[in-house]
Formats: sequence, C-alpha cells, structure tokens
Amino acid sequence: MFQPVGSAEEEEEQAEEDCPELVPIEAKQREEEENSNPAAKIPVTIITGYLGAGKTTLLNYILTEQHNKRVAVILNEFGEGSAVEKSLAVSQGGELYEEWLELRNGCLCCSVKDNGLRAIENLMQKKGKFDYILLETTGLADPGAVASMFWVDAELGVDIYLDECDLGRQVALADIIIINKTDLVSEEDLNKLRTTIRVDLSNVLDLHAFDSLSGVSLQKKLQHVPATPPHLDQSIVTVTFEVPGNAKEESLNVYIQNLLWEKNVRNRDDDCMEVIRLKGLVSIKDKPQQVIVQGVHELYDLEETPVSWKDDTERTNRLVLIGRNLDKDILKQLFIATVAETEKWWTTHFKEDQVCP
Ligand SMILES: Nc1nc2c(ncn2[C@@H]2O[C@H](COP(=O)(O)OP(=O)(O)OP(=O)(O)O)[C@@H](O)[C@H]2O)c(=O)[nH]1
Ligand SMILES: [Zn+2]
Repeated sequence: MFQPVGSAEEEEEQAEEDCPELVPIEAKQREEEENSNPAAKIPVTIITGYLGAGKTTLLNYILTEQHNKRVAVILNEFGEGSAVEKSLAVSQGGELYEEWLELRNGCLCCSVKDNGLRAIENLMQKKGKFDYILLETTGLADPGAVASMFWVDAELGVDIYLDECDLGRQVALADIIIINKTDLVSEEDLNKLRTTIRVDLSNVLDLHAFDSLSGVSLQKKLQHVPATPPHLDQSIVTVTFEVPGNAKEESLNVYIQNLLWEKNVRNRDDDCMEVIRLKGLVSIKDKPQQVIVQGVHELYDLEETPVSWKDDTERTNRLVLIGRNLDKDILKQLFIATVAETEKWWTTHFKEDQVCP
C-alpha cells in the first residue's frame, strides 16, 4: 500500500456556484502579499495516487501545518462518495474548510473536465484571496488528462502554472513521488520500490518542469507517456449508500470483516466482491460521536470524531465502497441487516465454505 500519494475528490452538487475553500492565515501577512504582487502566478499542486494511498491525509497535513500560505482546495472524488470524503476531511482537519468546491459527478479526467475548468475559473475570480491551489484527484484518474485541464483555457494558462504534479500514470508524470505507508512494509520491499521508481523516472526525466510549458508543449510531452484509458482500471466501480439508524460496533465489525478479511460476499453472478477501498461515516449504538470508517484492502479502522450526532433522527450511516464485482443492492441490504440485526441476508450471501480466492 505504498503508492505515490495524490488524490482528487470532487463533489457532486452545485458545481457552478461552489468555490474551494480558503484557509485563513494571519491578516498581516495576507495584506502584505496582496499588496506586494497582485499579478503573481498561482502554483497548483496536483496530489494523486492509488485508492487509499493517503492523499487526503497528506492534504489535511498540509492544511494544518503552519506554512503561512492560504490554500484553496479542490477535491475530485470518483463516483458518488464526495459528501463522505468531505466530512472525513473536515473531521480530520478541524474547521479549516469554509467553503467547498463541488465538482459534478464523474472523474476529473473525462466528464468532469468542463466543470473542472469552470471550477478553476471561479477560483481565479477570487484571485488574491489565496496563494496556492491544491487539487486532490481520484486515485483512478489519468494524471495526463488532469494536468492538461490547466491548459485548455488560454486565459487560465497565464494565471496558473503547475507546480508539482505527482500523479498516477504512473510515476511517469510526477515531479515528486511520496512513498507513504512505509510502516506497513519491510525494509527490503521498500528498497525494491525505491529502485523501481528511480529507473522509471530516468526514462521520463524531461517530463517535469511543467511551469515553463505552453499547452501545446505539454500535450507534446504527454505523447511520450504511453496512452492509458481515462480510468486506469475500468473494472473498478464505486458504490455509495446511506442507511439510517445505529449499528452495534460488533455487528459493524462483522460486516467489514466479511468484506475485507473473509471475502465471502458474492454478487448475483456468484462472483466474489473485492473491496479495495472502504470509507464512511457511521453511527454506532451507544456512542454519541460520529465515527469514521477507513479501510484499504485488508486494513481498516474505526475512529471517533469530535462531532456528536445532534439527535436520534439525524443518526445515519454513509458508506463508500470501491472495488470489483460490487453489487450495491446486496451491500446495502447487508448493511440494513447489520443495523436491524437480522440474520437472513447474511446467511444467503455469505458462504462460509466457499471462501473467495
Ligand atoms: N499505516 C498507515 N496508514 C496510513 C498512512 N497514511 C494514511 N494512512 C491511512 O490510510 C487510510 C486512507 O487514507 P486517505 O488519506 O483517506 O487516502 P486517500 O488516498 O485520500 O484515499 P482515496 O481518496 O479514497 O483514494 C486512512 O485510514 C489513513 O489514516 C501511513 O503512512 N501509514
Ligand atoms: Zn482522499
């Protein structure tokens, strides 16, 4: 699970009106910067990386560190999961986010391209209010397409330059590669990975330094990178659902463990569901606080947030699952059964004796 870090999440609603949120910094410095260089170009950092690599974690870290920069954040979430992603980021990072830019459903590299542009254009109208743009792309986006977005509009080209671009296609387009989750692998594997990355980079070394490129030359450079489909893996799907009520912690663990550990949940074609990424905001019985669920492959954890549910009517569970062979109805029904403590759905869909490979 050590992957180049990056991400984009995007939000589905009100793409037109929304704007990225600005992180407050000290007023004095803000004034100085506004006065000093109103026409300064604004660096854009694209953070990308595979599902669950730690992009949002990095983003939250950047936003909470004292760097005295006012950062505008654009999230691009694959599928419908953006609302959950938003709440995760807000809960983890404190109250930094005043206003969110919500891009419409889909991924930034294809259908959302227009909205993405509009988003950036909106953002540029707020020029002077921030010094930096951070764009977290979906783990499945084609980085080349995301990067090109900044050159589609000539006007944008003059206002914004790409600062660092660490993205998935794969290591090729990255200016900086962060190897994350090193705590989960051996020193030996880590060294192998380092060697691999270095070799790859030497083949494509002339790709970076985006800042000096025009749109045309960026496109030209991108031609040297092998073409890949807009989503690196077309078989991966995203499922989102919401189920009101509380789940017993124990039952919730059983639900998650059947999916991530036992891998004994099947879809209607009798294919095993394979969950690569799980995230959500859940309501656990007898816990006043909202709980975040984070799962990546077989690792998961439940983390209490400082936010309490206002009342019982508000209590609900929102889950996002990303993976292969996922059937939304079955996953949702199983969750409903988890909340309702009914055994029926479980016994029909879990085949203890037929564990998936
Ligand atoms: N062990 C370990 N866990 C980490 C590390 N960095 C992040 N995580 C955990 O990995 C999980 C996923 O992190 P996120 O930051 O949400 O990953 P992401 O890349 O934004 O995920 P997507 O946007 O869904 O692709 C969370 O539970 C993090 O706490 C790390 O260095 N080590
Ligand atoms: Zn994320």
